[in-house]
Formats: sequence, structure tokens, C-alpha cells
Amino acid sequence: MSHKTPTSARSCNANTTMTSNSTPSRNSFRPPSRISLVPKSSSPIQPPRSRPGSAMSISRPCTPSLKQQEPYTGTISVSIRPNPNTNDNKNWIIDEFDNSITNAEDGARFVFDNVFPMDFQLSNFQVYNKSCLSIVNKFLNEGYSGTIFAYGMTGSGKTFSMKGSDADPGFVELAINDIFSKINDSSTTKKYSIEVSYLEIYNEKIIDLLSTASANQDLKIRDDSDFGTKVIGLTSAAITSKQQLLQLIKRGDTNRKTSATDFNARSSRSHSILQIKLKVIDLFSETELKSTLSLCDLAGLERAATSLERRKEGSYINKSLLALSNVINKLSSSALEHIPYRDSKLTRLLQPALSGSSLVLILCTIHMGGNQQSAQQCVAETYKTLRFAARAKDIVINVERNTGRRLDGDSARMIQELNSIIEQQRQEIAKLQNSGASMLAPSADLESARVVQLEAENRVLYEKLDHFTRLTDLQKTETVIVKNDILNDIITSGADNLQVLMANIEDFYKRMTFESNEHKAYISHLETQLKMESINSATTATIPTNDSSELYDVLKDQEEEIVMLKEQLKDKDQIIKSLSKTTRLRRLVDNNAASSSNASSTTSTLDTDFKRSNTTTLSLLHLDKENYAPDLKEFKLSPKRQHSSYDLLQGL
Ligand SMILES: Nc1ncnc2c1ncn2[C@@H]1O[C@H](COP(=O)(O)OP(=O)(O)OP(=O)(O)O)[C@@H](O)[C@H]1O
Repeated sequence: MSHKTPTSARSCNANTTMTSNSTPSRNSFRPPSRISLVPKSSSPIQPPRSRPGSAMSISRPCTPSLKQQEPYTGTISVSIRPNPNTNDNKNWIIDEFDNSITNAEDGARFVFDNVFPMDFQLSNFQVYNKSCLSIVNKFLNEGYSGTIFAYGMTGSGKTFSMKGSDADPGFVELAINDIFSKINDSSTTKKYSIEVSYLEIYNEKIIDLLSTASANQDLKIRDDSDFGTKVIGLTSAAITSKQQLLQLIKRGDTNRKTSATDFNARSSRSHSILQIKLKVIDLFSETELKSTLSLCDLAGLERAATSLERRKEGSYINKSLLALSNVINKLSSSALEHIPYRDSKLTRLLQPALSGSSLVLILCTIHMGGNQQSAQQCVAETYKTLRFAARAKDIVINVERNTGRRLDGDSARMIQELNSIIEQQRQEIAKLQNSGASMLAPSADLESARVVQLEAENRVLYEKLDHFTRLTDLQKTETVIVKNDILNDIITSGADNLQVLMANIEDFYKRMTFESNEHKAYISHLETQLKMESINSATTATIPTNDSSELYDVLKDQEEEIVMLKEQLKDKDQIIKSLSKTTRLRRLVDNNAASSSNASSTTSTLDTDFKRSNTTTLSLLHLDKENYAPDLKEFKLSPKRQHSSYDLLQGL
């Protein structure tokens, strides 16, 4: 059976097809495939045909696309990847060095940008690097939109290449890795933002794979001035991290329709399109660049399935793939005829990409063989795919590049403001980092110093209070003892001990006066301290902390103590007052002593005088006791005083 096709006559010359305005990178936009039949000596060489959106003025009206763009003229990039799962690979000969695949039977030879070997060791990463990376780089760095899609028979390896596995990630994940390694490069002055949408076309219905709404949506497509076409109501998720995007895609994949078919245990029953919209703002040049990367995993061309439902799905899949094939045919044809983009949702959505708004890579996956029964069918299917690939390779596209729109006044102003805020914050952070410890320490030190100071003051005040309490107690005790002693002396002693009695009273008087002065000095010191503390607390703290509230308590106690001390002072004053009266007694005693020495000649006189003296002393004492009485009543006013020493004197 011969598979000669008319496309062989339309092969292009490699040297004439690359008319790019920018230098194409290695492996990208290679010369279009040369489909030749070995028996034919050569194919006529034709110039590349202009397609929609091309630089030729007579081209068809192109899909509305990004403004201010530079054209990039080239062809669609096509790569062939065979599925190595086969037990018969005698039908096709692959030459990976000249990127050709030749039919072993009839010698038909196809040349593409990449023809990969049938090799289990060939990883997705290797295929991606050779076929997709240049488009992803142009998308990331030069503002080009890119479309990568996998096309081929069911079970030929489209999903294997696009999605991959954990061990061998596919093009989607590899592209995302590249995108995020670019975005996360902190040395750049560019600000990136990403939005993602993910849809499937199932039985000619557009379903939003990221939507949480109930199933069976059928979203509508509209023309769009920015992106050519737009799906109305499609979720567009803002992405901030690679993990978030991968999670989102994973969630979308679980919504995607896959089923076991006669030919693939997990066959994609729909076409899926993942769109990554990138916006790059250059903070330096204040320009904005928008581009879109579309990654499509198409459902495979179907053979008739046994299941009714699979047959129905298959017919929709085949119908849309046929529409795609027609569009590719017409785009590759020299005739300027109508391109039936609207024949299917798939072609309508791919319209902007195929008509020049996007660089395009098609990965065609093929079966190399089959079992005895299906070998012929398999070869026919591979022929079909290769013819599709060859036609696609013939399409010359004039891709428009977004050169970066200058931001409008408001946006530029906002960016300037944001830049200056960032600069300010950078400086603040640097300042904080440089003097971090020394900046923070002073206030902390100040606070802790204040606490230490308050604690020390507290301690001092407590000690003073304690000391004072002890002192007061001691004084009270001493006073009582001394007074008791005095009283005892007075009561029990006779005239012989009068000198000792008076000496004791004088001693006591002196000590009282000294202590009283000491108390007065201490009270005035405490009052000054109190004033200082109240001034300090008014200026340092409005809300008392635990420490300061303790301090207030101490101060309050001290105030009370001062009141008490003042009362005690009154006591002491009274003591002093009463003791001063004893000086009169002393004078009398002294006078008595003098007169008794003068009249020592007669015992009777002496006895009489002594008796008189004693009587006088006792009467004076009696008088003094009376003198105390009105003063002593005052001390009962002190509520805190439990046993005033003067209570004892009341008994005098
Ligand atoms: N290059 C490859 N190396 C190893 N195994 C592969 C390769 N390509 C495909 N396969 C295997 O072949 C089977 C079918 O592959 P896959 O599901 O990717 O096909 P498909 O083209 O997506 O099919 P469908 O159109 O039905 O969804 C899978 O088990 C996959 O692991």
C-alpha cells in the first residue's frame, strides 16, 4: 500500500523559511519538514507561504492581538516522539541526527525539527529541553506568547509527555519550574504576576477545570482584543507560588474526563488547555509586558470503540481533530481561502495561536508498530499523524511580540510610590539589621534599669520600714521598762535613792530628746522621699505595673507610719514636757539637800526637815501626777497606739 501524498510536492527549502527578525535559538523554528518519497529524486522548492498575521499585506485579516508588537516570521516547530511500547518496530526508520523518519516499506521520508529515538531511556526532560525550552524562554524573556500541544493517536504518549509522572515530570511541570526559577530570581528589577486558567473541551463543551461550581458547564468563546479569544466566565486564578500552581493543576486534573478505552487504560476523553498568563512590569523602564503560554494535551484520534459512550466521545474527539487538521491544511495551502476556525471549539480556541499571535510547537506522538493484526492499521495511523505534522510544519507564521507597553501615568506613579516605599523599608531594615541589638537594647535596658531601680528602692524602703518598726517596738519596750524602772524607783525608793532616781530621770530625758530629734529628721527625710516618688510616678507611668503598685503600697504604709511617728513624737514631747517638770523636782531636791546639810546639828530638825522634804517631794509628785492628767487624754486619739507608755503614767 502506498502512502504517497500531495504534500510531498509542497516541501520547502530550509534556507528560505527562516526570516526571523530575532535570532532563533538552537532547536527552535528549524526549517520546515521535507516530506520526500525516496523514489522521487527531489521535490520542487517553493517559497514559504504567507499565513494570517504575516507581514504580507494580502494576508487574511488576522485575529486581533497585542498592540505594539514586533513580528517574528518562522514556521511552526514540530517534533516527533515515538512510543517505545511496541513489539514491532520494523515499519519506520528513525535518524535522530538528521531528524528524519522514513517508512521502511515505501521509503517516504519526513524531516522535522526533532525526531526522537524510540527509547525508554529518553526522558521528558530531554525532549522538553530540545523542543520546548526555546519557546518557554521566549515567553519568559522576550514577551512572546507560546502554544505547545501534543497531537497523536490514542495511546501514543501525549499525556505521558505533557503531564509525565513523579519520576519523570512532563512539559507542564518542567515549564512551570522554568517560569518560577525566573520569577524567583531576586536580582531582577522586574515584577512578575501570573494568572492561570485550565479548561477541557469534552463532547464540544467547554468546562472550567478550576471551577468549584457543579459540572456540565458549557462556557462560551468571545473575541478579545488582548488575547484574540476569551472564554467567558473561565476561572483565572492569581498564582503566587509554584506549589500553589501545581496543586491547582492537580485539582483540575482530577476533574478531567479520563476513561479506560480499548486502546488506553487511562485515555483522555477531552482536550485540555492550561493557560499561564504572565505580566512582567519592569520597574526600571516602567513598561509592562504581557504574554501567554498555552499547554494543550489533546485527546487522541480514535478507532471505533466497542462501548457506546466511548464511541460518542470518540466521534466528538475525531470531529474536533478533523477540524484542526482542516485548519492546518488550509493554513499550509497557498490558496487564500477561508479558514474554518469556528468548526470546533478546539480550533476556535487555538485560532489566535495558529494565526500568528503565538509561537507554536506541536509534539506529535506516534506508534511505531503493533501486533500482527493491527500492524497495517498502526502504520496507516502513523502516516496520518506524520502528514498532519508535515502540513503543520509548512505553516509560516508571523508571530507578533509584545514589546512592552509603557505604563500609563497612574500606574507609573503607583510604581514610583511603591518603589520609594520599598526603598524606605529597605533602608529601615538595613538600619535595624545594622544596629539591631543596640537599637532595641536601650529601651529594654531603660525599662529593666527602671525596674531594678524600683526594686532597689523597694528594698530600701522595706528595710527602712522594718528597721523603723523594730526601733519603735524597742523604744516602746524600753520606754515601758524604763518607765517601769522609774516608777518602781519612785515608788520603792526612799529619800536615800533620790539622787539615783533623779539621774535616771535625766538620762531618760536626754535619750528621749535625742530619739525625738532623730525621729523628726527621719520623718522629714521620708516626706521628701515621698514627694520625689510621687513626682517620678506621675512622669514615668500612668498605669502602675506590679512593681510600682507594690511601691505605692509601701509608700502608703510609710505615710501611715509617718502619721504614727508624729503621734509618737507627740508622746515623746509629752514625756519631755513631763520630764522637764522633774527638773523642778531636782532643784527642790538639791535645795533640800543643801538646807539639810546646813541644819545637820539637830537630829529632830533634820528628821522634821526630812519628813517635810519627803512630804514636799511626794506632794510635788502628786502635783505632777495631776499635771499629767489633762495631757495624757490627748494620746487616746491615736488609733494605732496600743500601749502608750503614758498609760502607765496615768496610774501615778
Ligand atoms: N515515551 C514513552 N515511554 C514509555 N512509555 C510511554 C511513552 N509514551 C507513552 N507511554 C505509555 O503508553 C501508554 C499510553 O500513553 P498516554 O496515556 O500518554 O497516551 P495518550 O496519547 O495520552 O492517549 P489518549 O489519547 O488515549 O489519552 C501509557 O501507559 C504510557 O505510560
